[in-house]
Amino acid sequence: MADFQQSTNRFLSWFKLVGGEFKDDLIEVQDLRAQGAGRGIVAKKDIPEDCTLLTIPRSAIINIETSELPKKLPKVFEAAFDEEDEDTEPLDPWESLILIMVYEYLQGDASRWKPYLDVLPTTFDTPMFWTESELKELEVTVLTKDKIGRQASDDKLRTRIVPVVKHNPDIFYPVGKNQLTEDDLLNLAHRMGSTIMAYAFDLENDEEEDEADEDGWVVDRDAQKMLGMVPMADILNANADFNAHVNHGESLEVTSLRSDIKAGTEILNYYGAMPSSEVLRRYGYITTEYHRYDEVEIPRSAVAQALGRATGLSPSELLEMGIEIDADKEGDPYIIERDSGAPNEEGRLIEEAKMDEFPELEEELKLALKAIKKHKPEMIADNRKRDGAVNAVITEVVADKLAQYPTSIREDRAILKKSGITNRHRMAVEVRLGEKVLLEEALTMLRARSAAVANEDEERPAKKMKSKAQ
Ligand SMILES: C[S@@+](CC[C@H](N)C(=O)[O-])C[C@H]1O[C@@H](n2cnc3c(N)ncnc32)[C@H](O)[C@@H]1O
Repeated sequence: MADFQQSTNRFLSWFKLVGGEFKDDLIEVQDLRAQGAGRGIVAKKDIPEDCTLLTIPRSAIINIETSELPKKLPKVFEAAFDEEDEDTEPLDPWESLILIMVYEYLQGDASRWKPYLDVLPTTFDTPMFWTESELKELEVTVLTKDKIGRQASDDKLRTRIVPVVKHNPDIFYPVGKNQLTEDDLLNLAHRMGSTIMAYAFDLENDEEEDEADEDGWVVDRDAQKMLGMVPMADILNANADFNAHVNHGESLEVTSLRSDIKAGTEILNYYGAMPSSEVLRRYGYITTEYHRYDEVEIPRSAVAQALGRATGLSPSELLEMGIEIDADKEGDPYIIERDSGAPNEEGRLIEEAKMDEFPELEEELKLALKAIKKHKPEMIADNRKRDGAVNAVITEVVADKLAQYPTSIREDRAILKKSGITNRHRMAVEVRLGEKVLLEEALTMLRARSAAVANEDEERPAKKMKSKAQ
């Protein structure tokens, strides 16, 4: 506890020393570990709207421009920008920053960011670090092993980061410091990669306008965005409903977005509109508010098979009719999601998240049925029949998906009520429960649609008779 507070104090003093502004009268860094949120920034007083709470000079950021490493290993870093050098695959911004963070960490007291590095995490709750049995709880969810990417990340770090450190010991290790084993180095690279994933910012240029380069081409601003670690801005926790914003100007400024931030309220940043599964994958936590953005993936093959069953057509017959739903086996799956709206300018979520359509899936199924009608007009007499078939196919794939999860909604809710459940287990259950709740909402909506069509069918003859009688 004392150590934790001391590290916070050292970090805060260092931050001010390097030119950062921290409005001590309005905010403080608090220990939020009891809520599972590490450090966070909390209002000490009521805060007005549009009030600057923190200012971070760009020189305090860790990135390719401020670290000494790129100057010491220009060849390694220049390749990142020299696309004509065909021998070396350029380091991407991610790899560059991992290498820089490994370097700064290995410098120990000699790094000018030491007090900042001391408050960065050493362990993570992102699924990248989960055991096999913990991962099993995520079965059937969008968080597949491929998506979590432990293997791909191991391969990348082993081939792209570890060799650079091994070949340049004089640069990476201060005099008298023992070199790390290959496994320790890989673990350190993973740790830095995960820190960057959860903490780094995409830095926008501070120039207002795009600038033409010497050939007169306008430089793409997006390409100029650089990844960087921004001390103190990254002590802010975040939620889908947030109350502060980071402005990228000559320096970076954190400002309040609302007029009603009361003393004791946590200052929250915005990491983006993401499903809870993605928040877990990148940041290792979950809040209720992210569930509105939850998503479920339906493989194209499942849709093609359901269409085959609904129409009695074989995969080859469908292909002959030019229907290629599953032609690209690696094709992106269909996404089931709500219409969630965006947070307003105060960071509030005011719109209700509604499940009311499946835009891509419906459109492609309608096109497929149009193609089928061309070849077999008797199968799809009119648009009502076509819409009925679309509804039936979507209902089938959604219900099938729901049946694949090893536990039911009820069982998951019961698990969440148990005491003693680990944080990782709880998060896995929340992710899979969020997906199932979404699928249930989709089924309810599809049933309501079918019922509306059936009602119309029933009313039609009556209406006709009524108009005849008149
Ligand atoms: C940019 S850091 C924020 C500072 C962090 N709490 C710390 O102590 O260093 C992002 C990490 O903070 C945690 N975090 C952010 N927002 C959170 C929230 N609303 N609830 C719980 N943890 C949160 C997660 O561990 C996430 O990976």
